[in-house]
Amino acid sequence: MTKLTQSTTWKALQAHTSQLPHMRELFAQNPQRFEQMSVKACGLFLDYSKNRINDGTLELLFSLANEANLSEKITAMFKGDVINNTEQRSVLHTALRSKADQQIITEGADIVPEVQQTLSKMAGFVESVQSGQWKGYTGKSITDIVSIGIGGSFLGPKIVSQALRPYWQAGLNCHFVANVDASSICEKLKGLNAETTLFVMSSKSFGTQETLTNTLSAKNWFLAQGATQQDIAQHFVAVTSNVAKATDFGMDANNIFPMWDWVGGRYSLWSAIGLPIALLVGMDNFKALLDGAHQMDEHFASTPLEQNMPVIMAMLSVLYGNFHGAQSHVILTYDHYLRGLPAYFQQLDMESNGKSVTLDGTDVDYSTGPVIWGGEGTNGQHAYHQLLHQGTALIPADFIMPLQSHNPLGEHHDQLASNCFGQTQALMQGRTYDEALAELGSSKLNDQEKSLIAKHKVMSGNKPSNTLLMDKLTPTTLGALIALYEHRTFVQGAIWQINSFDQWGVELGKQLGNDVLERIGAKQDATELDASSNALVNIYRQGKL
Ligand SMILES: O=P(O)(O)OC[C@H]1O[C@H](O)[C@H](O)[C@@H](O)[C@@H]1O
Repeated sequence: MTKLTQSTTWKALQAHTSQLPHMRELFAQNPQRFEQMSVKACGLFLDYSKNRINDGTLELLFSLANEANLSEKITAMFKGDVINNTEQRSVLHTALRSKADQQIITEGADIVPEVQQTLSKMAGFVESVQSGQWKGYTGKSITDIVSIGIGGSFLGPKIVSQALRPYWQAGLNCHFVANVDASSICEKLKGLNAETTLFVMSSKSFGTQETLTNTLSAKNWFLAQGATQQDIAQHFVAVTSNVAKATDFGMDANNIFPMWDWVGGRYSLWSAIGLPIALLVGMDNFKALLDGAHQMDEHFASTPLEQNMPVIMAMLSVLYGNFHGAQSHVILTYDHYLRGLPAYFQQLDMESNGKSVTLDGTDVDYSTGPVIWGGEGTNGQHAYHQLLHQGTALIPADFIMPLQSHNPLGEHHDQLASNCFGQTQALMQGRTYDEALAELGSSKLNDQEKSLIAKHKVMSGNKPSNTLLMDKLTPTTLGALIALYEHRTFVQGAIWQINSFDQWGVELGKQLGNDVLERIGAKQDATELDASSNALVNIYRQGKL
Protein backbone atom coordinates (compact mmCIF):
# COMPACT_ATOMS: atom_id res chain seq x y z
CA MET A 1 0.00 0.00 0.00
CA THR A 2 1.25 3.51 -0.74
CA LYS A 3 1.41 6.15 1.98
CA LEU A 4 -1.36 8.06 0.23
CA THR A 5 -4.01 5.35 0.59
CA GLN A 6 -2.86 4.60 4.13
CA SER A 7 -3.20 8.18 5.25
CA THR A 8 -5.83 9.13 7.81
CA THR A 9 -7.28 11.74 5.48
CA TRP A 10 -7.69 9.23 2.66
CA LYS A 11 -9.50 6.84 4.98
CA ALA A 12 -11.60 9.67 6.39
CA LEU A 13 -12.64 10.65 2.87
CA GLN A 14 -13.66 7.07 2.13
CA ALA A 15 -15.88 7.00 5.19
CA HIS A 16 -17.20 10.53 4.68
CA THR A 17 -18.20 10.22 1.03
CA SER A 18 -20.32 7.14 1.60
CA GLN A 19 -22.43 9.02 4.18
CA LEU A 20 -23.11 12.22 2.31
CA PRO A 21 -26.82 12.82 1.49
CA HIS A 22 -28.19 13.43 -2.02
CA MET A 23 -27.36 16.84 -3.49
CA ARG A 24 -31.05 17.79 -3.44
CA GLU A 25 -30.87 17.55 0.32
CA LEU A 26 -27.55 19.39 0.49
CA PHE A 27 -29.15 22.29 -1.41
CA ALA A 28 -32.21 22.20 0.86
CA GLN A 29 -30.00 22.23 3.98
CA ASN A 30 -27.96 25.26 3.00
CA PRO A 31 -29.51 28.28 1.27
CA GLN A 32 -26.04 29.82 0.96
CA ARG A 33 -24.65 26.86 -0.93
CA PHE A 34 -24.27 28.63 -4.29
CA GLU A 35 -22.58 31.70 -2.74
CA GLN A 36 -20.25 29.53 -0.70
CA MET A 37 -19.38 27.17 -3.52
CA SER A 38 -18.62 29.50 -6.37
CA VAL A 39 -15.49 31.46 -7.18
CA LYS A 40 -14.47 34.14 -9.66
CA ALA A 41 -10.98 34.64 -11.06
CA CYS A 42 -9.33 36.01 -14.21
CA GLY A 43 -12.63 36.67 -15.99
CA LEU A 44 -13.95 33.17 -15.24
CA PHE A 45 -16.72 32.19 -12.86
CA LEU A 46 -16.91 28.67 -11.44
CA ASP A 47 -20.09 27.34 -9.83
CA TYR A 48 -19.10 24.10 -8.10
CA SER A 49 -22.12 23.86 -5.84
CA LYS A 50 -23.59 20.98 -7.87
CA ASN A 51 -21.03 18.53 -6.52
CA ARG A 52 -21.23 15.78 -3.93
CA ILE A 53 -19.63 17.91 -1.27
CA ASN A 54 -20.30 19.76 1.94
CA ASP A 55 -17.92 21.78 4.12
CA GLY A 56 -16.56 18.58 5.63
CA THR A 57 -15.72 17.12 2.21
CA LEU A 58 -13.89 20.28 1.20
CA GLU A 59 -11.92 20.34 4.45
CA LEU A 60 -10.78 16.78 3.89
CA LEU A 61 -9.89 17.44 0.25
CA PHE A 62 -7.81 20.48 1.17
CA SER A 63 -6.11 18.47 3.94
CA LEU A 64 -5.17 15.92 1.32
CA ALA A 65 -3.74 18.73 -0.81
CA ASN A 66 -1.75 20.09 2.13
CA GLU A 67 -0.43 16.65 3.03
CA ALA A 68 0.77 16.33 -0.59
CA ASN A 69 2.72 19.60 -0.06
CA LEU A 70 0.79 21.12 -2.90
CA SER A 71 1.79 24.73 -2.24
CA GLU A 72 5.49 23.79 -2.23
CA LYS A 73 5.04 21.83 -5.45
CA ILE A 74 3.37 24.81 -7.13
CA THR A 75 6.25 27.06 -6.08
CA ALA A 76 8.78 24.51 -7.31
CA MET A 77 7.19 24.43 -10.76
CA PHE A 78 7.07 28.20 -11.14
CA LYS A 79 10.67 28.69 -10.06
CA GLY A 80 12.03 26.15 -12.49
CA ASP A 81 12.95 23.20 -10.27
CA VAL A 82 13.60 20.02 -12.23
CA ILE A 83 10.20 18.49 -11.50
CA ASN A 84 10.13 16.31 -14.63
CA ASN A 85 12.46 13.81 -12.95
CA THR A 86 12.55 11.15 -15.68
CA GLU A 87 13.75 13.59 -18.31
CA GLN A 88 15.63 15.85 -15.91
CA ARG A 89 13.80 18.96 -17.06
CA SER A 90 12.18 22.02 -15.58
CA VAL A 91 8.55 22.62 -16.51
CA LEU A 92 8.28 26.25 -17.43
CA HIS A 93 5.44 26.85 -19.87
CA THR A 94 4.43 29.54 -17.36
CA ALA A 95 7.63 31.44 -18.29
CA LEU A 96 6.28 31.79 -21.84
CA ARG A 97 3.53 34.07 -20.56
CA SER A 98 5.60 35.82 -17.89
CA LYS A 99 6.10 39.59 -17.93
CA ALA A 100 9.22 40.99 -19.62
CA ASP A 101 10.60 42.28 -16.30
CA GLN A 102 10.35 38.91 -14.52
CA GLN A 103 13.41 36.78 -13.91
CA ILE A 104 13.11 33.01 -14.22
CA ILE A 105 16.29 31.03 -13.83
CA THR A 106 16.83 27.55 -15.13
CA GLU A 107 20.22 25.85 -15.52
CA GLY A 108 21.82 29.01 -14.18
CA ALA A 109 20.40 31.39 -16.82
CA ASP A 110 17.46 33.78 -16.94
CA ILE A 111 15.17 32.52 -19.71
CA VAL A 112 12.83 35.52 -19.93
CA PRO A 113 15.05 37.47 -22.40
CA GLU A 114 15.03 34.50 -24.85
CA VAL A 115 11.25 34.25 -24.55
CA GLN A 116 10.91 37.97 -25.28
CA GLN A 117 13.32 37.81 -28.23
CA THR A 118 11.29 34.99 -29.76
CA LEU A 119 8.08 36.95 -29.29
CA SER A 120 9.70 39.90 -31.09
CA LYS A 121 10.84 37.65 -33.92
CA MET A 122 7.31 36.27 -34.18
CA ALA A 123 5.87 39.81 -34.15
CA GLY A 124 8.12 40.89 -37.03
CA PHE A 125 7.21 37.84 -39.06
CA VAL A 126 3.49 38.09 -38.37
CA GLU A 127 3.46 41.76 -39.33
CA SER A 128 5.33 41.06 -42.53
CA VAL A 129 3.00 38.20 -43.60
CA GLN A 130 -0.20 39.96 -42.56
CA SER A 131 0.71 43.23 -44.26
CA GLY A 132 1.56 41.43 -47.48
CA GLN A 133 5.20 42.50 -47.38
CA TRP A 134 6.32 38.87 -47.17
CA LYS A 135 6.20 37.70 -50.76
CA GLY A 136 6.04 34.27 -52.28
CA TYR A 137 8.38 33.23 -55.09
CA THR A 138 6.36 34.97 -57.80
CA GLY A 139 5.99 38.20 -55.83
CA LYS A 140 2.47 37.53 -54.51
CA SER A 141 1.43 37.93 -50.87
CA ILE A 142 0.60 34.93 -48.70
CA THR A 143 -3.06 33.86 -48.50
CA ASP A 144 -2.82 30.38 -46.96
CA ILE A 145 -0.86 28.86 -44.11
CA VAL A 146 -0.39 25.10 -43.89
CA SER A 147 0.59 24.17 -40.37
CA ILE A 148 2.31 20.78 -40.13
CA GLY A 149 2.84 19.15 -36.74
CA ILE A 150 1.34 16.49 -34.47
CA GLY A 151 0.41 16.03 -30.80
CA GLY A 152 1.27 19.13 -28.82
CA SER A 153 2.68 20.73 -31.96
CA PHE A 154 -0.73 20.51 -33.60
CA LEU A 155 -3.73 20.45 -31.32
CA GLY A 156 -3.02 23.65 -29.37
CA PRO A 157 -2.59 25.86 -32.46
CA LYS A 158 -5.56 24.22 -34.17
CA ILE A 159 -8.03 24.43 -31.29
CA VAL A 160 -7.03 27.94 -30.26
CA SER A 161 -7.24 29.19 -33.85
CA GLN A 162 -10.68 27.64 -34.12
CA ALA A 163 -11.75 29.18 -30.81
CA LEU A 164 -10.54 32.63 -31.89
CA ARG A 165 -12.18 32.56 -35.31
CA PRO A 166 -13.96 35.91 -34.69
CA TYR A 167 -10.50 37.50 -34.27
CA TRP A 168 -8.95 36.30 -37.54
CA GLN A 169 -7.54 39.13 -39.62
CA ALA A 170 -8.83 39.31 -43.15
CA GLY A 171 -6.86 37.75 -45.95
CA LEU A 172 -5.27 34.69 -44.32
CA ASN A 173 -6.56 31.17 -43.96
CA CYS A 174 -4.91 28.25 -42.15
CA HIS A 175 -5.02 24.50 -42.72
CA PHE A 176 -3.71 21.99 -40.18
CA VAL A 177 -2.06 18.72 -41.12
CA ALA A 178 -1.10 16.12 -38.49
CA ASN A 179 -2.05 12.64 -39.67
CA VAL A 180 0.60 10.80 -41.69
CA ASP A 181 -2.19 9.36 -43.83
CA ALA A 182 -1.46 10.97 -47.21
CA SER A 183 -5.16 11.65 -47.64
CA SER A 184 -4.88 14.36 -45.02
CA ILE A 185 -2.17 16.43 -46.71
CA CYS A 186 -3.45 15.69 -50.22
CA GLU A 187 -6.93 16.94 -49.33
CA LYS A 188 -5.48 20.06 -47.71
CA LEU A 189 -3.25 20.88 -50.68
CA LYS A 190 -6.07 20.51 -53.20
CA GLY A 191 -7.07 23.97 -54.27
CA LEU A 192 -4.04 25.72 -52.74
CA ASN A 193 -1.76 27.86 -54.83
CA ALA A 194 1.95 27.24 -54.13
CA GLU A 195 2.75 30.87 -54.97
CA THR A 196 0.68 32.12 -52.03
CA THR A 197 1.07 29.27 -49.53
CA LEU A 198 3.33 29.35 -46.47
CA PHE A 199 4.20 26.13 -44.61
CA VAL A 200 4.83 26.29 -40.87
CA MET A 201 6.50 23.08 -39.73
CA SER A 202 6.24 22.61 -35.96
CA SER A 203 8.20 19.92 -34.16
CA LYS A 204 9.90 20.37 -30.82
CA SER A 205 12.22 17.44 -31.49
CA PHE A 206 12.39 17.79 -35.26
CA GLY A 207 12.37 14.00 -35.23
CA THR A 208 8.71 13.04 -35.37
CA GLN A 209 8.08 10.72 -38.29
CA GLU A 210 4.62 12.02 -39.22
CA THR A 211 5.72 15.65 -39.29
CA LEU A 212 8.93 14.99 -41.23
CA THR A 213 7.09 12.89 -43.81
CA ASN A 214 4.32 15.46 -44.25
CA THR A 215 6.89 18.26 -44.58
CA LEU A 216 8.83 16.35 -47.23
CA SER A 217 5.63 15.74 -49.16
CA ALA A 218 4.72 19.42 -48.85
CA LYS A 219 8.16 20.34 -50.17
CA ASN A 220 7.81 17.94 -53.10
CA TRP A 221 4.35 19.34 -53.90
CA PHE A 222 5.75 22.86 -53.74
CA LEU A 223 8.59 22.03 -56.14
CA ALA A 224 6.24 20.18 -58.46
CA GLN A 225 4.14 23.35 -58.84
CA GLY A 226 7.03 25.09 -60.59
CA ALA A 227 9.00 26.51 -57.66
CA THR A 228 12.72 25.90 -57.27
CA GLN A 229 14.96 24.92 -54.37
CA GLN A 230 15.88 28.62 -53.86
CA ASP A 231 12.22 29.50 -53.38
CA ILE A 232 11.85 27.24 -50.35
CA ALA A 233 13.07 29.88 -47.87
CA GLN A 234 10.12 32.13 -48.73
CA HIS A 235 7.59 29.35 -48.20
CA PHE A 236 8.84 27.15 -45.34
CA VAL A 237 9.45 28.14 -41.74
CA ALA A 238 10.03 25.87 -38.75
CA VAL A 239 9.42 25.97 -35.02
CA THR A 240 11.70 23.65 -33.09
CA SER A 241 14.05 23.23 -30.15
CA ASN A 242 16.42 21.32 -32.44
CA VAL A 243 17.74 24.11 -34.65
CA ALA A 244 20.67 22.00 -35.91
CA LYS A 245 18.36 19.26 -37.24
CA ALA A 246 16.12 21.86 -38.86
CA THR A 247 19.02 23.45 -40.75
CA ASP A 248 20.29 20.01 -41.78
CA PHE A 249 16.82 19.36 -43.18
CA GLY A 250 17.18 22.44 -45.38
CA MET A 251 15.31 25.06 -43.37
CA ASP A 252 16.72 28.56 -43.74
CA ALA A 253 18.33 29.52 -40.39
CA ASN A 254 16.48 32.87 -40.41
CA ASN A 255 13.17 31.06 -40.71
CA ILE A 256 13.60 28.93 -37.58
CA PHE A 257 11.73 29.96 -34.45
CA PRO A 258 13.18 28.43 -31.29
CA MET A 259 11.51 26.68 -28.38
CA TRP A 260 13.06 24.88 -25.46
CA ASP A 261 13.31 21.60 -23.59
CA TRP A 262 11.61 23.11 -20.58
CA VAL A 263 8.34 23.42 -22.56
CA GLY A 264 6.37 20.17 -22.81
CA GLY A 265 4.70 19.53 -26.20
CA ARG A 266 1.16 19.60 -24.77
CA TYR A 267 1.96 22.86 -22.96
CA SER A 268 3.60 24.55 -25.92
CA LEU A 269 0.95 26.63 -27.68
CA TRP A 270 2.25 29.66 -25.75
CA SER A 271 5.65 29.37 -27.43
CA ALA A 272 6.45 29.89 -31.11
CA ILE A 273 4.42 26.69 -31.63
CA GLY A 274 1.57 29.20 -31.46
CA LEU A 275 2.85 30.93 -34.61
CA PRO A 276 -0.15 29.83 -36.75
CA ILE A 277 -2.44 31.37 -34.10
CA ALA A 278 -0.48 34.63 -34.17
CA LEU A 279 -0.53 34.69 -37.97
CA LEU A 280 -4.31 34.39 -37.95
CA VAL A 281 -5.30 36.66 -35.07
CA GLY A 282 -2.36 39.07 -35.01
CA MET A 283 0.29 39.55 -32.36
CA ASP A 284 -1.80 41.78 -30.08
CA ASN A 285 -4.42 39.09 -29.73
CA PHE A 286 -1.73 36.42 -29.25
CA LYS A 287 -0.28 38.53 -26.44
CA ALA A 288 -3.76 38.91 -24.93
CA LEU A 289 -4.00 35.10 -24.92
CA LEU A 290 -0.66 34.95 -23.06
CA ASP A 291 -1.87 37.62 -20.69
CA GLY A 292 -5.02 35.66 -19.81
CA ALA A 293 -2.89 32.63 -19.04
CA HIS A 294 -0.51 34.77 -16.98
CA GLN A 295 -3.42 36.06 -14.91
CA MET A 296 -4.41 32.48 -14.17
CA ASP A 297 -0.77 31.66 -13.28
CA GLU A 298 -0.78 34.47 -10.74
CA HIS A 299 -4.09 33.34 -9.32
CA PHE A 300 -2.84 29.75 -9.08
CA ALA A 301 0.49 30.68 -7.52
CA SER A 302 -0.81 33.11 -4.92
CA THR A 303 -4.40 32.25 -3.93
CA PRO A 304 -5.08 30.13 -0.84
CA LEU A 305 -6.02 26.59 -1.84
CA GLU A 306 -9.62 27.01 -0.65
CA GLN A 307 -10.30 29.81 -3.19
CA ASN A 308 -7.92 28.60 -5.86
CA MET A 309 -9.92 27.72 -8.98
CA PRO A 310 -7.57 25.11 -10.50
CA VAL A 311 -7.07 23.52 -7.08
CA ILE A 312 -10.80 23.30 -6.40
CA MET A 313 -11.48 21.70 -9.79
CA ALA A 314 -8.59 19.27 -9.39
CA MET A 315 -9.61 18.18 -5.91
CA LEU A 316 -13.17 17.56 -7.11
CA SER A 317 -11.79 15.35 -9.82
CA VAL A 318 -9.69 13.48 -7.24
CA LEU A 319 -12.86 13.07 -5.17
CA TYR A 320 -14.75 11.36 -7.97
CA GLY A 321 -11.86 9.30 -9.34
CA ASN A 322 -10.57 8.04 -6.02
CA PHE A 323 -13.64 7.96 -3.78
CA HIS A 324 -16.61 7.44 -6.12
CA GLY A 325 -15.05 5.18 -8.75
CA ALA A 326 -15.50 7.61 -11.67
CA GLN A 327 -13.41 6.52 -14.63
CA SER A 328 -14.14 9.38 -16.97
CA HIS A 329 -14.82 13.09 -17.02
CA VAL A 330 -16.85 14.87 -19.66
CA ILE A 331 -16.29 18.41 -20.93
CA LEU A 332 -19.31 20.04 -22.55
CA THR A 333 -18.86 23.34 -24.31
CA TYR A 334 -21.87 25.53 -24.90
CA ASP A 335 -20.12 27.61 -27.52
CA HIS A 336 -19.52 26.67 -31.12
CA TYR A 337 -16.02 28.18 -31.17
CA LEU A 338 -15.01 26.03 -28.19
CA ARG A 339 -16.07 22.80 -29.88
CA GLY A 340 -12.49 21.54 -30.08
CA LEU A 341 -11.64 22.17 -26.45
CA PRO A 342 -12.59 18.69 -25.16
CA ALA A 343 -10.03 17.15 -27.54
CA TYR A 344 -7.41 19.63 -26.39
CA PHE A 345 -8.07 18.92 -22.70
CA GLN A 346 -8.10 15.22 -23.50
CA GLN A 347 -4.55 15.41 -24.82
CA LEU A 348 -3.45 17.67 -21.97
CA ASP A 349 -4.82 15.54 -19.18
CA MET A 350 -4.52 12.00 -20.52
CA GLU A 351 -0.95 12.38 -21.76
CA SER A 352 -0.02 14.06 -18.48
CA ASN A 353 -1.78 11.90 -15.93
CA GLY A 354 -2.10 8.54 -17.67
CA LYS A 355 0.55 7.11 -15.34
CA SER A 356 0.76 4.17 -12.93
CA VAL A 357 3.97 4.64 -10.95
CA THR A 358 4.80 7.44 -8.56
CA LEU A 359 7.79 9.76 -8.99
CA ASP A 360 9.97 7.28 -7.07
CA GLY A 361 8.81 4.32 -9.17
CA THR A 362 6.30 2.78 -6.73
CA ASP A 363 3.18 1.21 -8.30
CA VAL A 364 0.11 3.26 -7.48
CA ASP A 365 -2.77 1.56 -5.66
CA TYR A 366 -5.34 4.19 -6.65
CA SER A 367 -6.80 5.54 -9.89
CA THR A 368 -4.92 8.30 -11.68
CA GLY A 369 -6.04 10.25 -14.75
CA PRO A 370 -9.59 9.56 -15.95
CA VAL A 371 -10.67 9.29 -19.57
CA ILE A 372 -11.42 12.83 -20.73
CA TRP A 373 -13.98 13.24 -23.47
CA GLY A 374 -16.79 15.50 -24.53
CA GLY A 375 -18.06 17.79 -27.23
CA GLU A 376 -20.56 20.51 -27.99
CA GLY A 377 -23.12 20.45 -25.21
CA THR A 378 -26.36 20.91 -27.10
CA ASN A 379 -25.47 18.25 -29.65
CA GLY A 380 -24.54 15.80 -26.89
CA GLN A 381 -27.90 16.38 -25.24
CA HIS A 382 -29.51 14.57 -28.15
CA ALA A 383 -27.09 11.69 -27.92
CA TYR A 384 -24.73 10.61 -25.15
CA HIS A 385 -26.25 12.71 -22.37
CA GLN A 386 -28.69 9.82 -21.95
CA LEU A 387 -25.88 7.83 -20.36
CA LEU A 388 -24.90 10.76 -18.15
CA HIS A 389 -28.46 10.91 -16.82
CA GLN A 390 -29.45 7.27 -16.55
CA GLY A 391 -26.39 5.11 -17.24
CA THR A 392 -24.62 3.11 -14.55
CA ALA A 393 -21.29 4.99 -14.78
CA LEU A 394 -20.72 8.11 -12.73
CA ILE A 395 -19.37 10.79 -15.07
CA PRO A 396 -18.62 14.21 -13.58
CA ALA A 397 -19.16 16.99 -16.11
CA ASP A 398 -17.82 20.47 -16.80
CA PHE A 399 -20.22 22.84 -18.57
CA ILE A 400 -18.47 25.81 -20.20
CA MET A 401 -20.38 28.80 -21.58
CA PRO A 402 -19.78 32.48 -22.40
CA LEU A 403 -22.59 34.84 -21.38
CA GLN A 404 -22.40 36.81 -24.62
CA SER A 405 -22.36 35.34 -28.08
CA HIS A 406 -20.11 36.57 -30.87
CA ASN A 407 -23.15 36.15 -33.08
CA PRO A 408 -26.18 37.46 -31.22
CA LEU A 409 -29.14 36.27 -33.23
CA GLY A 410 -32.74 36.17 -32.09
CA GLU A 411 -33.32 33.79 -29.21
CA HIS A 412 -30.38 31.48 -29.99
CA HIS A 413 -28.24 32.36 -27.02
CA ASP A 414 -31.12 32.24 -24.52
CA GLN A 415 -31.94 28.77 -25.75
CA LEU A 416 -28.29 27.72 -25.53
CA ALA A 417 -28.03 28.99 -21.96
CA SER A 418 -31.28 27.38 -20.90
CA ASN A 419 -30.08 24.05 -22.25
CA CYS A 420 -26.80 24.39 -20.39
CA PHE A 421 -28.35 25.29 -17.04
CA GLY A 422 -31.23 22.85 -17.53
CA GLN A 423 -28.81 19.98 -17.99
CA THR A 424 -26.84 20.69 -14.83
CA GLN A 425 -30.11 20.96 -12.94
CA ALA A 426 -31.42 17.67 -14.31
CA LEU A 427 -28.15 15.92 -13.51
CA MET A 428 -28.22 17.21 -9.96
CA GLN A 429 -31.84 16.74 -8.99
CA GLY A 430 -32.87 13.82 -11.18
CA ARG A 431 -36.48 12.64 -11.05
CA THR A 432 -37.96 10.39 -8.38
CA TYR A 433 -40.44 7.60 -9.00
CA ASP A 434 -43.22 9.64 -7.41
CA GLU A 435 -42.42 12.65 -9.58
CA ALA A 436 -42.40 10.49 -12.70
CA LEU A 437 -45.72 8.93 -11.68
CA ALA A 438 -47.26 12.34 -11.03
CA GLU A 439 -46.17 13.50 -14.49
CA LEU A 440 -48.12 10.58 -15.97
CA GLY A 441 -51.20 11.54 -13.94
CA SER A 442 -53.50 12.61 -16.76
CA SER A 443 -52.38 10.02 -19.33
CA LYS A 444 -54.68 7.24 -20.50
CA LEU A 445 -52.39 4.47 -19.22
CA ASN A 446 -53.65 2.07 -16.58
CA ASP A 447 -51.93 1.97 -13.17
CA GLN A 448 -49.70 -0.95 -14.05
CA GLU A 449 -48.54 0.71 -17.25
CA LYS A 450 -47.99 4.00 -15.45
CA SER A 451 -45.88 2.28 -12.85
CA LEU A 452 -43.71 0.62 -15.51
CA ILE A 453 -43.15 3.82 -17.46
CA ALA A 454 -42.47 5.75 -14.27
CA LYS A 455 -39.71 3.28 -13.39
CA HIS A 456 -38.06 3.94 -16.74
CA LYS A 457 -38.34 7.68 -16.22
CA VAL A 458 -36.61 7.68 -12.84
CA MET A 459 -33.29 9.52 -12.84
CA SER A 460 -31.29 9.08 -9.69
CA GLY A 461 -29.77 12.57 -9.97
CA ASN A 462 -26.88 13.41 -7.63
CA LYS A 463 -24.72 13.62 -10.77
CA PRO A 464 -21.94 16.17 -10.30
CA SER A 465 -21.16 19.08 -12.55
CA ASN A 466 -19.17 22.30 -12.60
CA THR A 467 -20.40 25.31 -14.54
CA LEU A 468 -17.77 27.66 -15.91
CA LEU A 469 -18.92 31.01 -17.26
CA MET A 470 -17.15 33.97 -18.82
CA ASP A 471 -18.51 37.27 -20.15
CA LYS A 472 -17.36 36.61 -23.68
CA LEU A 473 -14.90 34.30 -25.37
CA THR A 474 -11.90 36.56 -25.98
CA PRO A 475 -8.18 35.82 -26.35
CA THR A 476 -7.74 36.75 -22.67
CA THR A 477 -10.53 34.59 -21.27
CA LEU A 478 -9.45 31.71 -23.50
CA GLY A 479 -5.87 32.00 -22.20
CA ALA A 480 -7.15 31.91 -18.63
CA LEU A 481 -9.42 28.95 -19.37
CA ILE A 482 -6.67 26.83 -20.91
CA ALA A 483 -4.21 27.70 -18.11
CA LEU A 484 -6.93 26.74 -15.62
CA TYR A 485 -7.05 23.22 -17.03
CA GLU A 486 -3.25 23.01 -17.25
CA HIS A 487 -2.98 23.76 -13.54
CA ARG A 488 -5.89 21.48 -12.70
CA THR A 489 -3.95 18.68 -14.40
CA PHE A 490 -0.81 19.61 -12.46
CA VAL A 491 -2.60 19.55 -9.10
CA GLN A 492 -4.03 16.10 -9.71
CA GLY A 493 -0.58 14.82 -10.63
CA ALA A 494 0.79 16.38 -7.44
CA ILE A 495 -1.80 14.60 -5.29
CA TRP A 496 -1.13 11.29 -7.03
CA GLN A 497 2.64 11.89 -6.80
CA ILE A 498 3.15 11.08 -10.45
CA ASN A 499 5.21 12.78 -13.14
CA SER A 500 2.67 14.69 -15.25
CA PHE A 501 5.34 15.83 -17.71
CA ASP A 502 6.76 12.74 -19.39
CA GLN A 503 5.05 10.34 -21.86
CA TRP A 504 6.96 7.07 -22.08
CA GLY A 505 3.88 5.19 -23.25
CA VAL A 506 3.68 7.35 -26.36
CA GLU A 507 7.42 6.97 -26.90
CA LEU A 508 7.14 3.15 -27.02
CA GLY A 509 4.51 3.43 -29.74
CA LYS A 510 6.86 5.59 -31.83
CA GLN A 511 9.73 3.13 -31.34
CA LEU A 512 7.72 0.04 -32.30
CA GLY A 513 6.16 1.89 -35.23
CA ASN A 514 9.63 2.49 -36.66
CA ASP A 515 10.54 -1.14 -36.08
CA VAL A 516 7.46 -2.36 -37.95
CA LEU A 517 8.14 0.09 -40.77
CA GLU A 518 11.51 -1.58 -41.30
CA ARG A 519 9.83 -5.01 -41.54
CA ILE A 520 7.32 -3.67 -44.05
CA GLY A 521 10.16 -2.42 -46.24
CA ALA A 522 12.33 -5.56 -45.79
CA LYS A 523 12.99 -8.04 -48.61
CA GLN A 524 11.39 -10.99 -46.87
CA ASP A 525 8.31 -11.65 -44.76
CA ALA A 526 8.42 -10.72 -41.08
CA THR A 527 9.12 -13.64 -38.76
CA GLU A 528 10.61 -12.06 -35.66
CA LEU A 529 7.58 -10.33 -34.16
CA ASP A 530 4.71 -12.01 -32.32
CA ALA A 531 2.47 -14.21 -34.48
CA SER A 532 -0.26 -11.60 -34.88
CA SER A 533 2.09 -8.74 -35.76
CA ASN A 534 4.07 -10.92 -38.21
CA ALA A 535 0.87 -11.98 -39.94
CA LEU A 536 -0.50 -8.43 -40.16
CA VAL A 537 2.77 -7.10 -41.61
CA ASN A 538 2.85 -9.93 -44.14
CA ILE A 539 -0.78 -9.46 -45.20
CA TYR A 540 -0.01 -5.77 -45.64
CA ARG A 541 3.07 -6.59 -47.74
CA GLN A 542 0.85 -8.61 -50.09
CA GLY A 543 -1.39 -5.57 -50.46
CA LYS A 544 -4.66 -7.49 -50.58
CA LEU A 545 -6.61 -10.03 -48.54
O1 LIG B 1 6.85 18.39 -31.45
P1 LIG B 1 7.34 17.03 -31.73
O2 LIG B 1 8.71 16.79 -31.18
O3 LIG B 1 7.24 16.69 -33.19
O4 LIG B 1 6.41 16.03 -30.96
C1 LIG B 1 5.07 15.89 -31.24
C2 LIG B 1 4.41 15.00 -30.21
O5 LIG B 1 5.13 13.77 -30.19
C3 LIG B 1 4.82 12.81 -29.20
O6 LIG B 1 3.81 12.02 -29.63
C4 LIG B 1 4.60 13.37 -27.83
O7 LIG B 1 3.99 12.42 -27.01
C5 LIG B 1 3.78 14.64 -27.84
O8 LIG B 1 3.75 15.19 -26.55
C6 LIG B 1 4.41 15.61 -28.82
O9 LIG B 1 3.72 16.81 -28.78
